[in-house]
Amino acid sequence: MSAAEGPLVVGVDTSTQSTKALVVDAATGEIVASGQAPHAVSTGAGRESDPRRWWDALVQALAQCGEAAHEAAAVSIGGQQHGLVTLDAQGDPVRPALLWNDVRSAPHARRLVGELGGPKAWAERTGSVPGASFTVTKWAWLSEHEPEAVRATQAVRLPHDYLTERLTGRGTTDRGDASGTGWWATGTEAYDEEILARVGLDPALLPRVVRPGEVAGTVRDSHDLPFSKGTLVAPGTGDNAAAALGLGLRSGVPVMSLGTSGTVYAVSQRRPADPTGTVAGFADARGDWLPLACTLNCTLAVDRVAALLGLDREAVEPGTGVTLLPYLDGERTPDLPNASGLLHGLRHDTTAGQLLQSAYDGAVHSLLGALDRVLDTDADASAPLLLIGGGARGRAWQETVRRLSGRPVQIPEARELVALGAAAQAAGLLTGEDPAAVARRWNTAAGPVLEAVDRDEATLSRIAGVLSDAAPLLERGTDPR
Ligand SMILES: Nc1ncnc2c1ncn2[C@@H]1O[C@H](COP(=O)(O)OP(=O)(O)O)[C@@H](O)[C@H]1O
Ligand SMILES: O=C(CO)[C@@H](O)[C@H](O)COP(=O)(O)O
Repeated sequence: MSAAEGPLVVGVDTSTQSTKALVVDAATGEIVASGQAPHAVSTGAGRESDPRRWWDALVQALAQCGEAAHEAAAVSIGGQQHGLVTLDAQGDPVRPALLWNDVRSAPHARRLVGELGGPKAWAERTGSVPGASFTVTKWAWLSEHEPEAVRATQAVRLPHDYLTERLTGRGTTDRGDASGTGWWATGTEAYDEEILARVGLDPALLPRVVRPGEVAGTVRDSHDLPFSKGTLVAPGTGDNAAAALGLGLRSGVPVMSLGTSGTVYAVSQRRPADPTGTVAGFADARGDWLPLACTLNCTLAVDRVAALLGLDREAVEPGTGVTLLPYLDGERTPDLPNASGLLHGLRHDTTAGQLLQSAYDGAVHSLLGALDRVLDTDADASAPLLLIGGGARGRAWQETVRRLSGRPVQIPEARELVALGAAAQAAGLLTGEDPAAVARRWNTAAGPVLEAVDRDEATLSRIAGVLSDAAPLLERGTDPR
């Protein structure tokens, strides 16, 4: 038996690159055990991943947690948003999942926006103007390119739904992740039947949206997992909504997450509807809203530039006018799905370290450009920016965000905030508490604050200028993707 004060709960983060599991003491927030296992994502034009490997990774991650996982009284799964999981009548994947960073459905996104009233109408209806990341556009792509896969599909799920259903045997999702599909209406908080009819998706194939605080189900048998039959399973949610829970986030406090994706977001009581499409008007996992902007190129793009230069990721030198737009995977913010990376301002005396710094600057510029749109107009402009995700551990990332934002930057010591948020949701199920209040009790956001420095306006406006001048090149793309 563990020496925990309270019941143990398990929180899972099944993200793009790996699945991470934490066993947490619900009374104190102490992490009793943890595990992590990778999964593969295809490279090239599409980004696909086999959902069965996410399950294998979950089993491995939980096995690494040892005995503690056997004592869990409740479990919850947070996962990468938007991915299209198509299942047959047996619950097996019809094909690999199409992930959030697969840009092949960009033409379908444009077509759908035009067909259903334009950007403003979509934003008012679903909270977002769907780009290639949104599930609805992926379903449209699949219908055009693989009609046989669509015909074989008997259930449509998001990544966290898929794993939750394998635990409980019930098809469920939650409002946070449903709001990233493009077929969930934020005004009515229900599936939008007109949008579904437009893309030929039968609503009967979709999971039930469970309410915040509701039990999604119980573990139906122990499978190859450490859980006992009957262990409570919480609704789970998308990874950004889970991290918001994990931080115990209050309205108006900005977060920047630096991982496979880069995101900026805040909790709001107002239902978002940004007609420019920069901000996705997601629901959070509690009953509020989570306006969010997301980039496709963040830590992986900067690490790739460091590798090309043969440098350690921390070997940056102050920049001198070099601009690198690191859009290696196309980009979502700004909306340039066909773009590739672009370098401007190279001179004989430019050093490799300066080039690397310009990649950090380019990645952070995209996120900061969206931050003001994410925050309500009455948000406190001097509130520290909470910096999370794998990149938040890096000194070069921290200093770049500090210099380009002009804000104080707080770096929570807790590392796995998505999994912690899922754990807080599971704990809330046991105690009846609001999961965000659970996380605040656990003090998960605590960490050092870097004081604000003057914002580096010269760098921001140089990058904005190159971006604007290069727009036709970036829109055109370089290769037949
Ligand atoms: N100490 C570090 N300094 C800078 N970057 C880091 C550090 N540790 C991990 N990373 C970056 O974090 C990324 C993974 O972040 P994470 O938030 O775990 O990813 P995901 O978005 O897939 O959940 C890796 O791509 C790596 O580049
Ligand atoms: O698409 C989005 C948000 O809209 C991404 O944030 C995904 O949810 C993937 O997250 P990570 O794997 O980077 O955590």
